[in-house]
Amino acid sequence: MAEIVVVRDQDAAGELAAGSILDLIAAKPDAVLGLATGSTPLVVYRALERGIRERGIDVSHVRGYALDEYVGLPADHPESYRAVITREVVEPLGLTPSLIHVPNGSLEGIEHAGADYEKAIAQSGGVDVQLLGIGTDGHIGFNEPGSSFASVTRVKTLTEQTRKDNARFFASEDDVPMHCITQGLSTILKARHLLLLAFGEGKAEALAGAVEGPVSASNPGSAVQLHPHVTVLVDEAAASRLRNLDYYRYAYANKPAWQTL
Ligand SMILES: O=P(O)(O)OC[C@H]1O[C@](O)(CO)[C@@H](O)[C@@H]1O
Repeated sequence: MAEIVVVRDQDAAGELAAGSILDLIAAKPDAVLGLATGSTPLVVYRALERGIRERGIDVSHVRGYALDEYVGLPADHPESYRAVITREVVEPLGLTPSLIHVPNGSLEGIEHAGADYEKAIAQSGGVDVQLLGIGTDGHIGFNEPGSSFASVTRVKTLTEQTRKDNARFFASEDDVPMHCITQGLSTILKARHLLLLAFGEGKAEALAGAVEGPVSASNPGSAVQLHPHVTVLVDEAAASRLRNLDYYRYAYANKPAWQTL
């Protein structure tokens, strides 16, 4: 089931996503979260922070696996995804640092870092809910166009578009690493629930391609069409190119009361 929910604004998306994640943690205290970086999921982390406090939920047993990491950035670089996950997720939410994993992007051991990560995810019993953003070029995780639907965690080369998009986090575009290590599309599709978020006009085309376009490796986000349980949370601007938008609104407005996200 893919459910597309058009929300008022980013905060509303954050609240909906966090509510679903907190219900999961309340039922399964050692739930496995799939964590995303970039700007998009930040509203979810802020809403989780508030929800944990308000509902008094114990998150000390929650486990987590990040989607991706830059290759070759020192782990203590402020823009390494290890640093971002620590700063934006682990510390504010009060998660247990040793239970939160990020692919190892250091050059030493990079040949087996992907296989090690896959093994760790499998041994945890798999990801319960995977947060996803989408790149303007259609990437999920850092699976750039052309990524195999059978791909697992491995090293990829970032597109020029992604390096341009992410230059805002660095001093210049040249400082954005050329390579990354990312969960593959097959890894992502194994998560039990996908929560894909997209905001703003700049994401409208990528989102429409992912949700309604042909399923193609040229458009990695379209892999979500192969998953049985996907929730897409979008604002009006990101939803603006969806052809079946009226139906999505109608279906959400008439959603059976017993059905959760
Ligand atoms: O959310 P942004 O910063 O627009 O980036 C798009 C997506 O690309 C990634 O950063 C790749 O890791 C996603 O996690 C992210 O949500």
